[in-house]
Amino acid sequence: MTPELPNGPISLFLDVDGTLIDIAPRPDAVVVAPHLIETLNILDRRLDGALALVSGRTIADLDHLFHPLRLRASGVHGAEMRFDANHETESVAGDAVSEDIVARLRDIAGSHVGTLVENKRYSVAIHYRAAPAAREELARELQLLIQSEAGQDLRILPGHMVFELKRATFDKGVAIGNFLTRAPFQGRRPIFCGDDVTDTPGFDAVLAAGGLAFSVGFSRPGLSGSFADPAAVRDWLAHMAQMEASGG
Ligand SMILES: O=P(O)(O)OC[C@H]1O[C@H](O[C@H]2O[C@H](CO)[C@@H](O)[C@H](O)[C@H]2O)[C@H](O)[C@@H](O)[C@@H]1O
Repeated sequence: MTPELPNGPISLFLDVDGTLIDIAPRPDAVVVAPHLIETLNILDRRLDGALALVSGRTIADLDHLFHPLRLRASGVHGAEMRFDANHETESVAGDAVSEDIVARLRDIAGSHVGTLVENKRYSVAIHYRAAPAAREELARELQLLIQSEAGQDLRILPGHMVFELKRATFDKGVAIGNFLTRAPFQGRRPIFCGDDVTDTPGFDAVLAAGGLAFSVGFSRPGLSGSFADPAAVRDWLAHMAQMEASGG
């Protein structure tokens, strides 16, 4: 699918894993092609900066992956915000997940060979891509963990072969809503592309703002359309950037 762009000014919100880049066996095994970085750089300039990465990764991780490009971004499912690429990352999430919870999650991971813990301060993830059979048991153990720490008000956020523990006060929809009230996003029609259940609040936010929501790898009634895979998203973005480069 190659979506037609609406008339008038737009803004772009882009999920990262499974949308811009292909899923890899481990979080640190992803590949970001140089031409994707160049495409995003061109589009960021074309949109006067109204382009943001909206990811479950930390913004520091995004900067590392997309180096030398530094974009407006939201990280850790909305817990981190960077409203200007030249500014520092702000936390909007309150307290970090406690060290005790992280330690208990590491204990759980220790009893499931192949699982991997990723501590992102405002969320802690347990990846089971290399241990898919552990899914149900992990879900049960995580449920017991958050019930035993009810005061921390944590939720389980499922993603692609991963469970994350985070608070309910932030998500990608809140993050996009925060961007939309500020320059250079304000007054532009937002477009969000995402591939995961964790992107649902983002889809809802742009649709509520009169924008367009595109899924990747699946289709769902109510969304504006879908891309087959991240390569199709990259081709679409490259096409837009090419139009700019040729003055189209
Ligand atoms: O919101 P996103 O930008 O899509 O980030 C979601 C999570 O992405 C990463 O994990 C996922 O991608 C890994 C690399 O392809 C894969 O190995 C893993 O199974 C996926 O869950 C990242 O590690 C997480 O922190 C993000 O929340």
